[in-house]
Amino acid sequence: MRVGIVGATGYGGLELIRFLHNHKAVERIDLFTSSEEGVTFSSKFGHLVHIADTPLQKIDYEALEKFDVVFTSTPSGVTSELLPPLVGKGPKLIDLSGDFRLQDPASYEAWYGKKAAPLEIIQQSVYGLTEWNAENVQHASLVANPGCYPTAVLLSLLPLLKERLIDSSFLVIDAKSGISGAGNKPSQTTHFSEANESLSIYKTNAHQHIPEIEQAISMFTGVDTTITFNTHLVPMTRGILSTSYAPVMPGVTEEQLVACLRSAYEKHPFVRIVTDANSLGTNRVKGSNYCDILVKVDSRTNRATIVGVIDNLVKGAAGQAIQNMNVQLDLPQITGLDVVPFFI
Ligand SMILES: NC(=O)C1=CN([C@@H]2O[C@H](COP(=O)(O)OP(=O)(O)OC[C@H]3O[C@@H](n4cnc5c(N)ncnc54)[C@H](OP(=O)(O)O)[C@@H]3O)[C@@H](O)[C@H]2O)C=CC1
Ligand SMILES: CC(=O)N[C@@H](CCC(=O)OP(=O)(O)O)C(=O)O
Repeated sequence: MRVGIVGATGYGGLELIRFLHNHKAVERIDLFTSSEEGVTFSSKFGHLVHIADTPLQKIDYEALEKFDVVFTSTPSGVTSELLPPLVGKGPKLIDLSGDFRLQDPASYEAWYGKKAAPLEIIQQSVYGLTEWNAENVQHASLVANPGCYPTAVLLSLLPLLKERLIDSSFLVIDAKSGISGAGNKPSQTTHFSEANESLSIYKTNAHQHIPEIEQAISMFTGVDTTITFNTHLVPMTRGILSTSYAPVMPGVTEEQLVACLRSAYEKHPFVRIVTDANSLGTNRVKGSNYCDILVKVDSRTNRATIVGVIDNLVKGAAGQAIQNMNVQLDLPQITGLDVVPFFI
């Protein structure tokens, strides 16, 4: 099978290469660029000299049409224009950006501040939160891979909301990310000397993942709600940890919440329910496609603390994208993704 990667030089693209290289169904990977046509990939990324000694190619519709699968890992606002002519043309399209996640174009334009993709193409896209939408992903010609924060938040909350075990009307989500979440383009806030030894909040009450999380809660649980969601930058490279707080429904115990999560993810190899907080942390999932989840009830306040942990570049991006490709190809979801976390 031939795979094309647009945005191969970015962090998401590099992680796609790392996993697809070991994928048994992938025979060849072609790498595309908008800015460095002809440059030998390994001259930029020496650690891949043995596998990617090929020139970067110009993005070209006719070339992309011939692939079995095309991954796009580009900034928002790129694929809303690039992909529409390719939808339904042959390759399975898996987009890592936010361009096709929101079903309402006006919402995309409000939160991303960019022009939305055409409505008829948005309507054909399938939201690729694999554990919750595999049946639709299987037949999708365009998969909108979820955002990194929504992956951690949704996987940890959806089972509890679906079973009405927590109160959806008061959801407060406090999330933290490593700096690779911001991509490879340097900026003032991600500059080492400003981010190191500091913890900061950003996009306060205005993060573009708020409508994505609300939309998915409604889609998968039937609950319409608004959330308080805030994001923080942590001076580390990889990882997301989201901590959500919600009142527990009357009479519901911590054991019931744990049992609900275990039952929801019994058959899902990448979700692990953890009961000891000491076993939880971004280093426990680093480099892997796992999402670890912990739930505890504070009996004084009768509120639940629900934690989701992922590697933003793997389960939050490239890993989940390949998991979706596996579903589309009818392969076991772990194909090419069966790796142990780095830990240290
Ligand atoms: N980093 C993360 O943790 C996550 C990122 N995402 C999303 O995935 C996408 C990629 O993220 P990430 O890899 O971190 O971003 P990067 O900034 O690291 O990489 C983006 C790549 O896109 C390419 N690109 C830039 N402009 C254009 C353009 N106009 N047309 C085509 N290609 C372009 C660039 O390569 P070149 O110049 O060679 O074309 C660049 O290497 C983003 O939409 C991001 O929001 C989603 C989940 C998690
Ligand atoms: C640390 C950091 O800056 N993270 C990014 C993650 C963005 C992302 O992946 O968002 P879309 O795919 O929705 O564009 C952010 O918070 O905006």
